[in-house]
Amino acid sequence: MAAPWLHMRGIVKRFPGVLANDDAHLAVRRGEIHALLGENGAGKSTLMQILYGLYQADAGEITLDGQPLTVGSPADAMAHGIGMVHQEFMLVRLFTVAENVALADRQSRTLDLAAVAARITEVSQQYGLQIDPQARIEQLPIGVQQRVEIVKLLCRDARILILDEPTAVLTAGEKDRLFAVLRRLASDGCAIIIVTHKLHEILEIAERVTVMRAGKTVGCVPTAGSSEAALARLMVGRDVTFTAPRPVQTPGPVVLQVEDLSTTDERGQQALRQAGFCLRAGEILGIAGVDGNGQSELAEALVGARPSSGSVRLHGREMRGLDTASRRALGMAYIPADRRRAGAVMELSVRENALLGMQNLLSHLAGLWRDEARISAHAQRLVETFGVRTASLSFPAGKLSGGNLQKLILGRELMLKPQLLVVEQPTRGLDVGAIEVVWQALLAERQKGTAIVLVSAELDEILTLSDRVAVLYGGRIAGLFDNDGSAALRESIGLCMAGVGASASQADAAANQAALPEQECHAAH
Ligand SMILES: Nc1ncnc2c1ncn2[C@@H]1O[C@H](COP(=O)(O)OP(=O)(O)OP(=O)(O)O)[C@@H](O)[C@H]1O
Repeated sequence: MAAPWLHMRGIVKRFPGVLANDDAHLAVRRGEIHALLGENGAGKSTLMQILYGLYQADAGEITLDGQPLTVGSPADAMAHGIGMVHQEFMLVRLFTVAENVALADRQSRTLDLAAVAARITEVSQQYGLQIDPQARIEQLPIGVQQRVEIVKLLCRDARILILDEPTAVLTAGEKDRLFAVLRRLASDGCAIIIVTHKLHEILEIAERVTVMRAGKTVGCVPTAGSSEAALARLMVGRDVTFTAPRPVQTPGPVVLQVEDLSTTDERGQQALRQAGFCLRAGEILGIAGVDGNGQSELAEALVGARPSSGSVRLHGREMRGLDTASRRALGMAYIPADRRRAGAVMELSVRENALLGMQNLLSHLAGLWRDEARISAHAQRLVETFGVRTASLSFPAGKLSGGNLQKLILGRELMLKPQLLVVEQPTRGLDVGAIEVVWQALLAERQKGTAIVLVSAELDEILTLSDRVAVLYGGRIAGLFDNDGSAALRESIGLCMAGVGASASQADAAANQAALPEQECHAAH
């Protein structure tokens, strides 16, 4: 058996009140794709940030090729060929690819953009990355921006690449292209460490997987012969079902009526075109589509976070002209995709974040926010019900692990007892155990009669939870389907997402069909 190329042993890292790494180990071979798996808050990011020099370990050692390695900073890590692609890309959007690569290499102190461009072309041809050095970042799709991040590292001779949740925002096609690149890098002798919660992707791409639980490494196993169930068990210490039964129930009265809803994106381009649908109490409408087809814009227009034209009625009441706070006070709740920027205030504590947005509410929660003891009890109940792992209620939200922050926001919005919940990517970045909890929570909301608009890039999630599915393509509702759970349905949705068979007139017809019969909508006024 080959000796590890990179070896992290007995790593301990303590933050105030949190033991994030507690005797963590990781051994990676040359030419290997190695996955790092663990529950939300298990300590994966911390371990990777230690390897990349962003944090210093309190104890333990790192060796490279058998030699002790001290990584005091990311520059140190890069000097030893260790690079990291973060979940949020670190690119200047107004700069070209070449300018971004040059900017990353501040050590060189020269600005020969022609030489940088030539190097990008060389590296991208070598690994099949297909990047135009002169392209401006803001014009590139997410999948290509990610390739730029990889090229940035390769141009600086990185040989060990850490990728944090690299497929979270990619389409299926982009994911396949990324995996092809990773395989080429590995066969060229690079080592890839991929941090992900997606078990099927681990089985597809990685040779071995190291599993962490509560800061400790609990195992390192080959993926050959393993299964999603086995990995999940190793990770959470119990069996995970991977599904959530959706009980049959008759939807109640119309809660939401949307007509002719249109809006533009940040660049002023039309992003949502004349969307129309109705939604009843106790019904989940899944919004499917390849990322960037108007899903986020639809969610934001519904909750008043984006200017729009057309009509949104909640229980027959027109929402036009009302801001998000007013809509929340009338029974809407919203879980945005971007948790760190739009979903919570990073500098505030878990306790304060548990109350965010409630200042204006006149409901049963009125007065709560002036009563310290009740605030704490409310926050404590949220943390316990939704399994938010936090050192304390006064812990800053910005220091929670990604998954725990998501659980905090989800719990906060559900505890509002909304009549309409608009939720985007509810399980992005969550471990399989947490996904189960979130799915059950959303189905319990449905059972209570909440109407839910569910935007998700995961078709499995949409098909598990939704009663009906609307597919957005080019900003239009290109199809609306009843979820009968059939394989044929999955195929039809897939085709619709790819724009197959969705002409503008068909899309209009689908949008009309998406609305309930006239009299039912009007009856709800
Ligand atoms: N800068 C920090 N200060 C205090 N605590 C921190 C800090 N960074 C991380 N932690 C804590 O360390 C623990 C491990 O977090 P980490 O982000 O490493 O987990 P993770 O396995 O990457 O989780 P996820 O899958 O949710 O991203 C968590 O309890 C987290 O709140």
